[in-house]
Amino acid sequence: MLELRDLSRRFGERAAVDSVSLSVPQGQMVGIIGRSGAGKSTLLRMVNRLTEPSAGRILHDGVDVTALSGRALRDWRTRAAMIFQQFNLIQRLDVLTNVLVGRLNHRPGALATLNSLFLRFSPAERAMALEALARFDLAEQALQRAETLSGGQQQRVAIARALLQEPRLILADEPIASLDPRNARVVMDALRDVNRRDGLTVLVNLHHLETARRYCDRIVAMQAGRVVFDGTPATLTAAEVEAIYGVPEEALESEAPRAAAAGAIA
Ligand SMILES: Nc1ncnc2c1ncn2[C@@H]1O[C@H](COP(=O)(O)OP(=O)(O)OP(=O)(O)O)[C@@H](O)[C@H]1O
Repeated sequence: MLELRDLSRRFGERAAVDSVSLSVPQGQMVGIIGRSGAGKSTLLRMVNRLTEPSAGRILHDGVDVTALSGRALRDWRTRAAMIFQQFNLIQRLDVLTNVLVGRLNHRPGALATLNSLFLRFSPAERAMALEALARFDLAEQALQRAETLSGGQQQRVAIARALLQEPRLILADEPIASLDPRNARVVMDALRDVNRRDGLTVLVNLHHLETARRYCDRIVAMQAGRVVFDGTPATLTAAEVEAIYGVPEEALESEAPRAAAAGAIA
């Protein structure tokens, strides 16, 4: 169980996230929706502690995540794997090595540093990475440079890398915002698959309401940092949608997501 209790983050005078409380049972797929600037990314990044909360608490299976530091915080970040809009692959490295990067946090202290410097991995780790790639139909691309793949393929590599962290949660921040509709579907299918088959909790920020409806067990809508709707897709009525976005649903499709070129850590 992931619990957010009165979680807030201020940037100067502005409350990006304002006293959010949520309980997410293990294995739930939650779509977080809302207009640009509503606080979705800030909320997700706080769960991973990439952004520090200004107030409130995050608990996971009773552990106070907000109090973690050092090795314990690194372990938490391994268990709560992030997926980003821009995939964040190392473009000049091959796909297999990119996936293996997900293992680096599993090594103790000095070994981790040494092995990461030389990117050395055991046969068992390589087998695990190949299996993850095969699962997403990417075995044939294992030895290609990441930069040669399409956006949809790169995002599936990022999901495979996340799986090698052996996480309990996947935090996906606009994972399909840079993809065309077909690739978006393939990536959402992959997220749904790790949610269903591996029992991972998935929190996913989505611009596209229909995608949230189709894939998620639960939809949480944010507005000006606060949760204004929390329920199943079936209970998200037209009136709720209009209140969340300020326009009727039919007008939403023209609200294009941020223009995004597929970039990465080069
Ligand atoms: N590092 C920061 N410094 C200052 N303000 C920030 C920072 N990060 C976010 N904000 C502000 O906090 C608010 C919430 O931003 P956030 O990115 O969480 O929203 P969002 O719902 O994810 O939006 P989008 O869909 O555009 O990504 C916005 O007003 C934003 O400008």
